[in-house]
Amino acid sequence: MISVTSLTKRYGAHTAVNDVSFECAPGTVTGFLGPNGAGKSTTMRMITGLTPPTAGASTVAGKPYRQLPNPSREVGVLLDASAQHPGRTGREVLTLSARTQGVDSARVDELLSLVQLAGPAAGRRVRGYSLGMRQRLGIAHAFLGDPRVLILDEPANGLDPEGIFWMRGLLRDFADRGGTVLLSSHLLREVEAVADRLVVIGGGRIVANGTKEELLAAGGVRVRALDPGTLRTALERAGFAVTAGADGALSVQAEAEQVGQVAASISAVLLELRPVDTGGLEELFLTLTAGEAKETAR
Ligand SMILES: Nc1ncnc2c1ncn2[C@@H]1O[C@H](COP(=O)(O)OP(=O)(O)OP(=O)(O)O)[C@@H](O)[C@H]1O
Repeated sequence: MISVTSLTKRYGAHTAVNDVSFECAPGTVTGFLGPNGAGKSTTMRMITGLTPPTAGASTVAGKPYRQLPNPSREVGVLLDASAQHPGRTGREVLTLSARTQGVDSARVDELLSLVQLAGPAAGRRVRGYSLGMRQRLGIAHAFLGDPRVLILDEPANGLDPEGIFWMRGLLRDFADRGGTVLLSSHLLREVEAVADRLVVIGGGRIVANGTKEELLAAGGVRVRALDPGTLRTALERAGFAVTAGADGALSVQAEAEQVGQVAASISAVLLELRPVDTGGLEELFLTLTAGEAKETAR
């Protein structure tokens, strides 16, 4: 379980993270999405105790990260794949961490195989690794202590399509066995296929939080009626927000069933009733985060 409550980080006059709250439950993968500079890394650094928050708090497995007795046994973290010592081999990086964490060194080879770095790759120095190989090593490092929670910042960076597919399977399996995953990305496509929930951040603020279906449903429904004026009045009387389009269609913040019931109660003839066409999640994501970026640029 990860719990984030009103986390805020200011650097001088600049607010990098602004009153951010969300939860990640065991058994789920949460995609933490936002464009460059949105505040994803800063939020993850605060959760993992690397950056002190200006305000707010967070807990992992019920405790602030810094109060966990042996954090790497509870939480696997990958924040910056380039941070590994360039002069050490992949095997040395994992072996040294295994010793520090009190993990059986047999697990090192197990993990090198898991991330497909076994064989000659394990004996090469990290400075000669591609970004994708560094990410794989970083993922192995995060798994080393057999944690129940994973916090991964842009782990797909540098991975090829096959690598991204592999990583999705790994994280899905981890969550299906009861693990909690928080996974950041600036690309919706990278996380959409594996995430159960999406937390979207733009300009340091949460702009959407929910399942993919909930996010799409937030767009409301589009309804066309033979007599749009009468239907609009009835919908507004029922307490729904209605916007009229140029083509006579109404956009309503409601479920299709609720609109259908209001229409039936006044015997309205409907010509069309469907979810607002948001152009899918990609467009919704761009719209949500673009609005916030503009606000912060002002
Ligand atoms: N140490 C720092 N000092 C000053 N400003 C910072 C610092 N760290 C981050 N920022 C600013 O905070 C904002 C959020 O940065 P952050 O790295 O958290 O974004 P991000 O969503 O992870 O973006 P990216 O995908 O580009 O890594 C940016 O405007 C960044 O310039």
